[in-house]
Amino acid sequence: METPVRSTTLALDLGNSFAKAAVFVGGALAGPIVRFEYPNWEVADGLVTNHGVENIVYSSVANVPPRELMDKWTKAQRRVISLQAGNPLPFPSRYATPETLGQDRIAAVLGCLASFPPNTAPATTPTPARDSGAKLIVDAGTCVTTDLLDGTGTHLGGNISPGVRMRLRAMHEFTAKLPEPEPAAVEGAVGSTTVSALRHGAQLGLVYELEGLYFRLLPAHPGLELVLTGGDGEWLAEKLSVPCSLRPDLVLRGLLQLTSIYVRNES
Ligand SMILES: Nc1ncnc2c1ncn2[C@@H]1O[C@H](COP(=O)(O)OP(=O)(O)O)[C@@H](O)[C@H]1O
Ligand SMILES: CC(C)(COP(=O)(O)O)[C@@H](O)C(=O)NCCC(=O)O
Ligand SMILES: [K+]
Repeated sequence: METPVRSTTLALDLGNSFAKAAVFVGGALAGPIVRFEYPNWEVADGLVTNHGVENIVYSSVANVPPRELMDKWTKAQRRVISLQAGNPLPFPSRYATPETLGQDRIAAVLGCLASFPPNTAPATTPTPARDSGAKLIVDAGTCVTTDLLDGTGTHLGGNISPGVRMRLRAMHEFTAKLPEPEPAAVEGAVGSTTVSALRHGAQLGLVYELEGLYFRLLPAHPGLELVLTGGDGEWLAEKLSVPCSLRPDLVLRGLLQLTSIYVRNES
């Protein structure tokens, strides 16, 4: 993987519900991950000014930063970097429509490859006894995306599934009588009220879906581990009973990798 550029970079992950922003100095986070709603772009602009940011890199599946803001940054000699549709993916992938793979998913794969470098050394024992080093990225936001990386770092594909709020809202919208509860802590295996039944179905349903996918993939990918990110990553990490690590900065770190690739290609 790339060595992060020795400069100050603002990474912006523009999702369907929220924007997430973080400043990196070299390869290290210079502060917390900041979550903001649209169109509060002044939050991002404030980070750029306060940290003397040199590079701004973003992925977007929703709103791009407004043209005026990008013009302002460019005029102030800041480098603005984004993924361009139609460019080859920056990793090997079997996705048959790479041109429509979400930019957040591309960045998450880059972040995963940087956080868990693939083992390209030849196998010393025959598979499948060996830990394959495979990772299943789970980005639990508006939608839940999964992306499977084998031990060599090849992206094998993944799934798109409704996020927790979308599940709860859909049951409210598509029925006459169901309420729309807020997501909350769920205990036990079955609900005992309408609200807890909805939460169990929506929230634990997602847990079981991910555990089911893990066990479905495990025989072909021994040692598989889930790598969780996104707004619902934290409680999922607590509930899941399969191997997983929580990486809230996965997409942002992937964007930092993209900056390194871009800067290297520029020079
Ligand atoms: N403080 C919070 N405010 C709003 N949503 C939150 C918060 N913490 C967790 N969530 C959950 O995070 C989800 C959004 O996650 P996020 O990764 O930001 O989505 P996206 O990338 O699609 O914008 C919401 O659907 C909600 O379930
Ligand atoms: C699936 C998504 C909507 C997820 O976005 P999010 O839930 O993070 O806002 C986004 O990754 C997207 O628009 N993907 C394009 C389709 C694809 O990845 O194949
Ligand atoms: K997502």
